[in-house]
Amino acid sequence: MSVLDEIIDGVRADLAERQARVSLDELKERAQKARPAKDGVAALKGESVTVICEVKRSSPSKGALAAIADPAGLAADYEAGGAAVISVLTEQRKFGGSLADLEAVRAKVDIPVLRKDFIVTAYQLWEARAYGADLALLIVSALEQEALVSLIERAESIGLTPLVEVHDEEEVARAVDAGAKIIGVNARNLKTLEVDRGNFARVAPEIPDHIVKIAESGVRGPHDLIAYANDGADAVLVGESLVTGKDPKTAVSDLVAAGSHPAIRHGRS
Ligand SMILES: O=P(O)(O)OC[C@@H](O)[C@@H](O)c1c[nH]c2ccccc12
Repeated sequence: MSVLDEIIDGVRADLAERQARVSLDELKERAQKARPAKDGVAALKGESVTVICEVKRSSPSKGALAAIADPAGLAADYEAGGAAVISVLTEQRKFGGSLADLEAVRAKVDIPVLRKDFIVTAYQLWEARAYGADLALLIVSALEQEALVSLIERAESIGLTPLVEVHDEEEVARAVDAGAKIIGVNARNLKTLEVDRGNFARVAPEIPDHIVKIAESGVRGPHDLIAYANDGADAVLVGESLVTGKDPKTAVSDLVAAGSHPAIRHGRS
């Protein structure tokens, strides 16, 4: 069994418990009361390379990264540093996240918030909206094509912007066919957890121009952002280096400054 399969087994078990506690109707009611979702595409695509900053306590590859007693405070630092979007890991077993983290972050910041989880059913999309997310991650390698298509449609119909994650060229084709408007290329292979920063440069040319391109994982600082930008990234998604560093606000503003440098701005729409 791959790491991804193992994670998804746990996600399904936790999901079954929540589904037994909270009915879909209840969730929908709550989602309808949530403030309308913000436009994820508009937040990410601009003249500069934008930065998505992640709230992540632990990961299957590294174990514990940071305790993050105050996820909303961390998100506020990210926002003050110039983040375009906040990513909140809500998976509990391997990443130490929760829907409570999502809710707390949502209440604190004004920029769009991404629910980062292993979404396999529409119930989780309603949860995302009910707890205030504006975007939701859909991982191509975790979904059959039919499920991917229907989750993208469902996400959009309830106002969520789907961020569709791929790892290779074949998955790009599936994401494009399914109607993705934002594609994230993960440098980390979720089946083996290996990180290859060269993956984006190989895979991104397969993504049509009108789709927002995000380079995910492995960004240690401005140098890696610039490399991804030169390979065509519209945005980068950064977790570990921010949660393990001493000064997340300054780290984000250094990334944002690199992303708006005129040398890499050229040619962007
Ligand atoms: O911590 P990093 O290397 O900066 O990576 C962040 C983010 O890309 C990573 O957390 C991630 C990308 N795709 C995912 C899917 C599920 C869980 C986590 C992820």
